[in-house]
Amino acid sequence: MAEKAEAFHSGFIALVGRPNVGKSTLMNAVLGEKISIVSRHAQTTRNKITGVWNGENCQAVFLDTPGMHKPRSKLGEAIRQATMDALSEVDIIVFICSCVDPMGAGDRYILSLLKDKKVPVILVLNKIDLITREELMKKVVQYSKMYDFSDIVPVSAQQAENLDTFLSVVQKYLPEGPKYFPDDMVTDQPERNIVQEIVREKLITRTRDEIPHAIGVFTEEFSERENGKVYIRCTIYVERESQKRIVIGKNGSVLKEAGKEAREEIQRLIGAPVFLDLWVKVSRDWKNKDYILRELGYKEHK
Ligand SMILES: Nc1nc2c(ncn2[C@@H]2O[C@H](COP(=O)(O)OP(=O)(O)OP(=O)(O)O)[C@@H](O)[C@H]2O)c(=O)[nH]1
Repeated sequence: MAEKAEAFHSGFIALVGRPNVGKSTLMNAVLGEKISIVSRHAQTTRNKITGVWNGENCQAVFLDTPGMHKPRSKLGEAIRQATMDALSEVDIIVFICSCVDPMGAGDRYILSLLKDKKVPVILVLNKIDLITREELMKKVVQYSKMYDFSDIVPVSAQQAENLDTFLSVVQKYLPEGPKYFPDDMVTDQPERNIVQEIVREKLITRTRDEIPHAIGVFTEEFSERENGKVYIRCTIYVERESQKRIVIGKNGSVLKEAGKEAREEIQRLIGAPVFLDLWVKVSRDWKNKDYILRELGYKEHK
C-alpha cells in the first residue's frame, strides 16, 4: 500500500515592529536575496513587501509591514491602516524587537494592536550580537510579562545567528495549505516599488540632515525599450521649494549622484541596462493628498 503523502503546510506571516529593529535585514537574511532596502535611517520601508520562503513540504509568505507608530498625518494613518489590514489576513504574526533598544511606548502600542488577534504571535529578539547572555535573559523575562507569546526566538539577523530556529518555529505554526507561489519566486513586490525605494534611499542618505521625511518617490513609467534598455521615470515629491533645491543640489550634483547610484543598483537587480529619468516636484502637502498616496501604493485603488 502506498504511504499517504505528508500534508503541505503554508501561510502568511506579518513581520511587525518599530522602525529600525531589523525587519528588512531579517527578511534578506532568511530569503538570501535583496528584496527590501536596508538603511541606517528609520522608516524607509514604506511598502508592503512579500517574500516567499520554501521549506520542506511547506511555504511561508512573509509580509513586511511598515514600521508601526502612532499616526500623526494622513500618511501615518494610511500606513497604520495598511498594517492592520495585513494583520487581519495572516496566519502568524512575528513581532520583532531590537535587544539594544529599551522597551518603549512604541512596543506597548504595537502589543495593544495585537491584543485581540487569534493567531500565534512569535517574538523575535534581534541584534543579540550586541548584548550579553545575561542581558538577553532579562529581556526575555521582561517581554514575557507583557504578552503571552507563542514562542520567543533570539536572533542576530545581521550575523545570521539562530535563523534556523526562527524558521523552524515559523514552520511549526503553519497551517495546512496550498503552495501559493512557484518555487522560483522570491518576491512579488512590483519592480516599480523596488525602484521607488532605491531612489528614495539614495536621496535620503545624501540629504538626511536637511529633509528627513519630506521625500516621496513615485515611478511614473517602467517600460522595456526595443534596444533592450529599461526606461524608468520617477517623480520625487518634496514639500517646499527650498527642499527641491537641496534634492537637486549645486549644479544638479545631488540628484545626479543619487540617480547614478540608484541606476547602478537597479541594473544589478533587474539585470538589464537602465535609463533612469528623475524629476523633482513641489507639492506642499503631498503626504495628505489621497491621490498621491494611492499612487505611491499606500492605499487601495478604489
Ligand atoms: N548589530 C546588528 N545590527 C542589525 C541587526 N539586524 C539589523 N541591524 C541593523 O539595524 C539597522 C536597521 O535594520 P533594518 O533591517 O533596516 O530595520 P527595519 O526594521 O527594516 O527598519 P524600517 O525599514 O525602518 O522598518 C541596520 O543598520 C541594520 O544593519 C543585527 O542582528 N545586529
